[in-house]
Amino acid sequence: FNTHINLHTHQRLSTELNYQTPTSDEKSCPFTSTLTQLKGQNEDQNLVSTQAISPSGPSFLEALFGIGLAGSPWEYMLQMTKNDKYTGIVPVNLSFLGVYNFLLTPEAVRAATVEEANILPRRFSVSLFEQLELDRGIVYEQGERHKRNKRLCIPSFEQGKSMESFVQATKVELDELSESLKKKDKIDLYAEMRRSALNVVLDVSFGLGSERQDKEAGISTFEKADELSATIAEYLERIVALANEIPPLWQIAPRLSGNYVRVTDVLLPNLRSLVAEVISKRRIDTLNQDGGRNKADLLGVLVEQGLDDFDIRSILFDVVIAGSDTTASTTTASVYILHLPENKEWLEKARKEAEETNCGRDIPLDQLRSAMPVCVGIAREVLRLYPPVPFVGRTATERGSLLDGQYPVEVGDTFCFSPWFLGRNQKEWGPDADKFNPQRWIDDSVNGGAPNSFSWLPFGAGARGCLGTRLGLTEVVLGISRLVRDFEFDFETKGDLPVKYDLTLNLDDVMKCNISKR
Ligand code: HEM
Repeated sequence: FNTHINLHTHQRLSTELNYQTPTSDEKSCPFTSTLTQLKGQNEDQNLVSTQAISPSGPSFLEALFGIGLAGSPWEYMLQMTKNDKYTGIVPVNLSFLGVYNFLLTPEAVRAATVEEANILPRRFSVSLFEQLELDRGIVYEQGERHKRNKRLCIPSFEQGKSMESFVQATKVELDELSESLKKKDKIDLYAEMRRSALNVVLDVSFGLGSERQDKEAGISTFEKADELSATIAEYLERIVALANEIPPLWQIAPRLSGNYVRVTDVLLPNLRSLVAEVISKRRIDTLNQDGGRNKADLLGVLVEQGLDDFDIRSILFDVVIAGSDTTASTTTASVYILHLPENKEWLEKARKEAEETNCGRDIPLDQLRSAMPVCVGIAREVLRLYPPVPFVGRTATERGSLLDGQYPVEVGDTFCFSPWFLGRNQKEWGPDADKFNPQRWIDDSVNGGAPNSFSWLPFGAGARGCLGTRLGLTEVVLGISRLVRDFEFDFETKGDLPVKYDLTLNLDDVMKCNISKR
């Protein structure tokens, strides 16, 4: 029992995993700018500094059994705050696993991610990622390199032209998905959505989708595009499997781990050489001004900036890893939840909206939010209750303090917040916090009825917030709309969404369904 808890706790705490997003001006909406992420200031007037800082946390045994019984650190956070037992920032001592300071109020999260982001700039990382050199792009990169890499990518996710082209890639992908699903009657929706989300992010990063379109248009293409996507797809599968190994063979005896051997001996070398070929082709195309048009993908931006192959590969891999399963699980979970009998009314509303807006097909990005309030509300509500990344950590690189000097910070201290906990905290969301109710977002499109914007953080916050917030949310909204308009789903699984977290929310094998065309 103890071993189970230890391994799981350690793994979950330490793989808090990647991604993030919202920004200092999260107050507005995730469809808005992410550029402020790197600036680290916040104008949210609703947040007031808390006075009640708990001086000490639970004992080691209390924390260990608490987490074990609750099922996860984030569920334990909910229990810690019941009856006001703990609040603010609470140190949770897990003995040899380390001390984790739990951020239990939106004010504390804001302090750690925005106000004092300069002393807490590091993402808590696992040695697996270092071992596989997965810490050299954006997600696990630190310091100036992180800033540079992210700064290079942010404009693509902000500026009209490239974001419009990413959204266009999403729409094209949804056309293809819909056509292929019309020929099937039994599917695994999560597997389908993973493939589809991967295609979008491959287009955004390597321009592979546009290569496909180029081919159709008779323009010169990267011939191994299919091989590259298949290799990346397998690589993603294996990384998730590796991170979930119990016991972690990759750490104890790597050569005994089939996943580790496959990744290091076959997949990574293949990927390196395939990616080198894509980059080299793009460099030549750029020099020759070939390709027929100016590519809007990240590869084009990074080549233009003169980055070397290693840096380009590291950044693009991160974007692919961070941007595929997150959107796939959110879209899948949304469709599942809408098909629960108690949510029939929302399914009907989403269908009506989809029919009236042609699934957002011709609506410009900046009007999606107001044109599709129902699907936006559904997406934000699913992200509140089932955030793909349930736990996020920041580690201090400098001494300082949080919350007006009330909580000291030493170098190496780790502070954790949980989008899952924040989204379900009754103190913020009221007695019906657990209820799926998209109406919250129709009534209050900024905060969904919560007192402030730091209660809804599925995309994280501050300088390390998610790069793909706007794209991710847009993909989910368009995906929900398209799927519910075109199909009827009958899931084998019944009742509440079965929730299992590994690196992210994992819906493997529980989303099998019959599908019929509407
Ligand atoms: C529903 C979809 C998504 C969700 C829920 C999500 C969630 C997150 C979260 C929670 C973080 C960590 C935030 C933090 O530490 O404060 C993150 C970081 C990140 N995400 Fe996302 N993400 C999504 C989609 C995407 C997409 C589509 C992309 C790119 C195409 C992307 C790229 C990234 C990157 C590069 C980071 C690391 C940022 C950094 O460390 O500075 N994400 N995401």
